[in-house]
Amino acid sequence: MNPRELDVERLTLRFGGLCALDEVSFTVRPGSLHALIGPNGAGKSSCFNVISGLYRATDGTVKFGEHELTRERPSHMAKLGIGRAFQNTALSPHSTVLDNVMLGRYALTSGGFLACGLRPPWIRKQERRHAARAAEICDFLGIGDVLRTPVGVLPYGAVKRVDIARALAVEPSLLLLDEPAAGMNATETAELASTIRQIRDELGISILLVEHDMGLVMGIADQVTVLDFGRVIADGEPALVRADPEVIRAYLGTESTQSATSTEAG
Ligand SMILES: Nc1ncnc2c1ncn2[C@@H]1O[C@H](COP(=O)(O)OP(=O)(O)OP(=O)(O)O)[C@@H](O)[C@H]1O
Repeated sequence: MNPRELDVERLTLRFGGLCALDEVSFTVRPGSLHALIGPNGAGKSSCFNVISGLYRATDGTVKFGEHELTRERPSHMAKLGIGRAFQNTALSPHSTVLDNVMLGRYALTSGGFLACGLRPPWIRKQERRHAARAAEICDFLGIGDVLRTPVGVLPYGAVKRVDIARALAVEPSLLLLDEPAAGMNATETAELASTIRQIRDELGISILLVEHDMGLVMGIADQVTVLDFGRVIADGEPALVRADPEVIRAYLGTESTQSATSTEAG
């Protein structure tokens, strides 16, 4: 799929009297790793949820190439080349890693309900092809040795990778990652940072990363947009954003202040 730009323009989202997003604009360039950060309640998840079709924008647009995403159903995202991994993974704990990742392949499956039920030879051949590709993606993410293991018994870091594998299984040109490092220890976070880099560099996939961990973001992002109280307060390369007085002020008094100014991941 051809790489496309993701253009967020004057995105506004209100919950009653609360303005969660106030004319937010930024662009994710094809093949880049773009981070969206900000203190608690800044509007990061709201923005992620509007882009991925879970929330309806009050105003503004989100364009992916020529497609206007604010009018698309969430189920169409995969067909447009957008893969999403969520903060609280929606994986089935009793199913195997492979079966969970195969869920991502269904968006690419041809054949109607009847054909799938009867499973003629061409459907079985297609399933084998999809399973082989799903296994390849798991190998890439370092979970190829647990394909037949139920997700529920895996360590947390591996579960997150299964969710990313499921998102990559739709063969996206844009990957949306919502706080992938949440709940991870330092080692898992460093390993995740290197995996996210590989997804950009080796697969050429654009990534929009919503993340709390400033160290992770500053170490790997090409471009960073900072939200505070639903507004963009900075947008640029990590080094510039980190030195921005308004960004430092926004993080003052939060636990991330120290990492905002000193830590680098990977
Ligand atoms: N479904 C909702 N209904 C009402 N208010 C909401 C809803 N979702 C978010 N908000 C409010 O919108 C604002 C932005 O919240 P959001 O979760 O997007 O911030 P965030 O930057 O992701 O925060 P955190 O880092 O704590 O996850 C907050 O004031 C929050 O309380």
